[in-house]
Amino acid sequence: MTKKNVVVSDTKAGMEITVPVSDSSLFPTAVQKPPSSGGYMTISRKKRLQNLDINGGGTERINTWVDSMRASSPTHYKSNSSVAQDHLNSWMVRHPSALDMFDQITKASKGKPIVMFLDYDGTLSPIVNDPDRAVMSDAMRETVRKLARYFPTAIVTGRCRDKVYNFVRLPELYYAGSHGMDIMGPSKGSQYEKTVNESVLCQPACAFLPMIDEVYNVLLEKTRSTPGAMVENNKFCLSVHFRCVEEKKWSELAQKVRSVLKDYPELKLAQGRKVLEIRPTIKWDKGKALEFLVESLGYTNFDDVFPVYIGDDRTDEDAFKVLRERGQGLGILVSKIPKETNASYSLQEPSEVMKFLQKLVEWKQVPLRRQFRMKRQIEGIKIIPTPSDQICLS
Ligand SMILES: O=P(O)(O)OC[C@H]1O[C@H](O[C@H]2O[C@H](CO)[C@@H](O)[C@H](O)[C@H]2O)[C@H](O)[C@@H](O)[C@@H]1O
Repeated sequence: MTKKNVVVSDTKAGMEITVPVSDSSLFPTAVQKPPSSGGYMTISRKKRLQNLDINGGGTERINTWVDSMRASSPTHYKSNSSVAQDHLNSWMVRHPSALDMFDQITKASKGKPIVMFLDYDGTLSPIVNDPDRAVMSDAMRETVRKLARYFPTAIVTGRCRDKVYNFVRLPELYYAGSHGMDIMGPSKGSQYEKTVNESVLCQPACAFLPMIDEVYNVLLEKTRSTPGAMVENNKFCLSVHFRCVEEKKWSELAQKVRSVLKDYPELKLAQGRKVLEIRPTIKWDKGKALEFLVESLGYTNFDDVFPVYIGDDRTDEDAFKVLRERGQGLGILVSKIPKETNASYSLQEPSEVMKFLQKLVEWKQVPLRRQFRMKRQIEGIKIIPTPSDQICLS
């Protein structure tokens, strides 16, 4: 397969095309630098992105967008052809599995404190048809709970903050809902609470609340006649779901959404996984939320911290991009199929995310356990074997 084939396929998905000229390193971006020179060739994407921008243009653009949504769906990816296999292999070289590269990843943190950022849908919970049933497994919750003992942890999601909190139910975490436009710190009594003064930290789109509510009602009315269409109110943004709509109706539904938005130039559209997201046009996204949270945790200098962001969707790219441009920390894309991304590593699905988080916990526990034993030995106290997950030194 030629690199040109890769480009064509990614063009359909409408994403940035960055092709490595040489795959000499399996760990190309441990500390991520923009791939500006030497080894990378960036192919211009301006025209493609113009075509894909659903906010403007006519039917042709809607169709391009619908094609892109179809192409980026795992169910449409023909993984059995040898061309697809070549594509996948070449993508995996550029975005190796974070599980396989675990040791390199922890080494890259160079002893800096790791801060964890986790997207929700498709990352902590599997994608399901009904957004209200996207529950997180108890095993995943337990894993995230342990993770948060050792690393400050934030959930960064397109969902309404309250809704995601009801799914996750861990008061010790930070929550950034509505694509980072609604940030709350850990609840009272948790170990990180002292780092912030109040629980609601940032709501940069407050002025848009009445407009979002109005558009929600208009969209409910407008989409009522499309079987399977769902509109979700995520407080500072809205989602129009296509997942349960027949594919032949996708263009029509997208047209309906765009026709509503014509009257609201202060709002913009973005594409997610079989969903159109409606958001205020303010310069705020998951990347800004990540920067805000790092600072709220007391790290005024980004160099002093190692943020790890795990997400599966296009809106997560804003956070991956921040990490790549700053050359700090790393992004991990959750995807079974090759997608153009600013993330460095990949994991296939939420079950792999859970394994990766468990490995992080174990990695952090080993030196603590050693310290614990040494302390006990120095104090002359007999050590009784303890289950590893009960060892938590304060
Ligand atoms: O930022 P995220 O946490 O990934 O949230 C993005 C959107 O996720 C949800 O939709 C997606 O998951 C649904 C449940 O699995 C699925 O039915 C839908 O097709 C996906 O797009 C959520 O419902 C949206 O509001 C979020 O914006």
